Amino acid sequence: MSKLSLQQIMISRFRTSAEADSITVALMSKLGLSTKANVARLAIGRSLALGAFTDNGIDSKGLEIPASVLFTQEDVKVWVGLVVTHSMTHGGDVVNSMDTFRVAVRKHWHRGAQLLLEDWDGSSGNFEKFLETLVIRRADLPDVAAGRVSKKDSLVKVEEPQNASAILLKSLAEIGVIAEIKGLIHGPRVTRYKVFLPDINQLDKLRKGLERLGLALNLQQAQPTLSPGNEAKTVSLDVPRPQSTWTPVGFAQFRSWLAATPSNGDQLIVYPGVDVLGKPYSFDLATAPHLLVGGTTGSGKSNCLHALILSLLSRIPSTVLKLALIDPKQVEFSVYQGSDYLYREVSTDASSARELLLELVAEMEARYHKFMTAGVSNILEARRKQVDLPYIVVFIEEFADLIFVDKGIEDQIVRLAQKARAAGIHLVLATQRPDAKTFSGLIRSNIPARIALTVQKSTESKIILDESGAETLLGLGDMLVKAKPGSQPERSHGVRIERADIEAVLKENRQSDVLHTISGRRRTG
Ligand SMILES: Nc1ncnc2c1ncn2[C@@H]1O[C@H](COP(=O)(O)OP(=O)(O)OP(=O)(O)O)[C@@H](O)[C@H]1O
Repeated sequence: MSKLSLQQIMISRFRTSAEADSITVALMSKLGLSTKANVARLAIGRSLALGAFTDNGIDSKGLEIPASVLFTQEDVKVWVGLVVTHSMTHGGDVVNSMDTFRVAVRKHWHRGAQLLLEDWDGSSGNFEKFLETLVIRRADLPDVAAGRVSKKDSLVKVEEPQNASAILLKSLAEIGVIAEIKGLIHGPRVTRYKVFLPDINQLDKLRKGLERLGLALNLQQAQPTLSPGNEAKTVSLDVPRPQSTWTPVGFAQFRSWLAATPSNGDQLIVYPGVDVLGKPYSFDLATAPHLLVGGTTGSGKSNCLHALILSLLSRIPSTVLKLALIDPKQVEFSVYQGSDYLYREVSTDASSARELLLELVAEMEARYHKFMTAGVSNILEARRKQVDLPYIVVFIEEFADLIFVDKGIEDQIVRLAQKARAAGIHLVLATQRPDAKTFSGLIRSNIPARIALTVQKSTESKIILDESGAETLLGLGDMLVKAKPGSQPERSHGVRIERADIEAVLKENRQSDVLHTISGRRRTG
């Protein structure tokens, strides 16, 4: 058994089963492809998108083709990576040598060729329809390749749609619910099943049995969740998947949301991430109008605050928006130091935080005075009458720590929370200690919007959201968002923001400011 080496691979030869070999030859002419290698690559790719092999007993009697026509020097690494990852993700035979790699290629080629032939026959020999079938099939499949493989669950299988539905039906039966699965969609972290309940009286049983269903599905701390379906007698059941199958929500998604969301100066639209199906999820902080972000340490609060900040300063110019940043952790907001968006320097201790909050209270009072003079009652009307006032969004990291050190800070936060909305000043408070003491009474009743990241206990979830649920979240930016009081919490998976992403946005801002200044000078000069 030789070691797996790219050089060795490129000088070796590969074959599939006798059956798949003849399918490959047949597909060459059907699909109008000039070599067997072309069909083989398509077949291997088709199989790599699927889960574990169920049929191991295949022969190796197909005719050999040289690796140099199957792979190229440039892409052989990718093929090896995909084959090895597939075996790790789906608990298949370990691929770590030339022999095991050859066997894996043979099996993928064999399975893929059979499926391609089925796809072709199902398309009645029409090439356009065949392509369409491939695209639709891809959309139905779990996004394995995009997920990260963690050691812990690298052996967890991602089930194909039929298997996944069968497993769910079995688990539903275990909790006494008879249902039909009408379809499923894989979101970035959960799979949404369309569940049909022939007897609607079973709904109650399902609702009450969610914890047991989670147990039957081996979801550990996580739990399936239920929401109304869009057809009679159907519900949507969201079942979390293992981390190895997650699709990351990265800065590219943030950029596409940005491109699709035109700016409106009088809205403070923020984008924490995507919904469970992967669509952009955003809300208007101006109408929220103040927000609490709570979650245990490492749940993704700071990352979430950065996503909110970047949403604002990517869309709104610094003449219309100012940020007041308070960061007792000292490291989170330092990246914004020196930005034109800052209302004042970033406050990093209790005494400067208190000063800043006092200044903001004074600013709020001064704004109300200006409103009276201008005959308006809020910032929106004032701005329409050309009263030049920027919105101010105050972000406070670990506000519980600050209140603990200086009780006076709580009073200023309460004053702002009670009155600052109409003045165009909004608060975003973050805490890793959501307890009744620090988020109580007046602060609580005046901060209506809430984001709960993962918490340890359901009591903490109740403090943040007024209901349980956040204790079953998946961590790493998984969140429940209540953008309006009284509304149902909506689940969102946070966009991952790296420091380099923040620096890139700040740099772009500086460049566009320079361009504005230059074009302004040209116009006036
Ligand atoms: N949306 C996300 N997607 C993927 N990973 C994330 C996401 N949000 C956070 N993480 C990961 O979790 C780690 C902790 O995130 P973050 O520092 O934002 O948590 P936190 O709740 O502020 O923690 P602490 O309270 O200890 O400061 C990050 O280093 C990052 O690796």
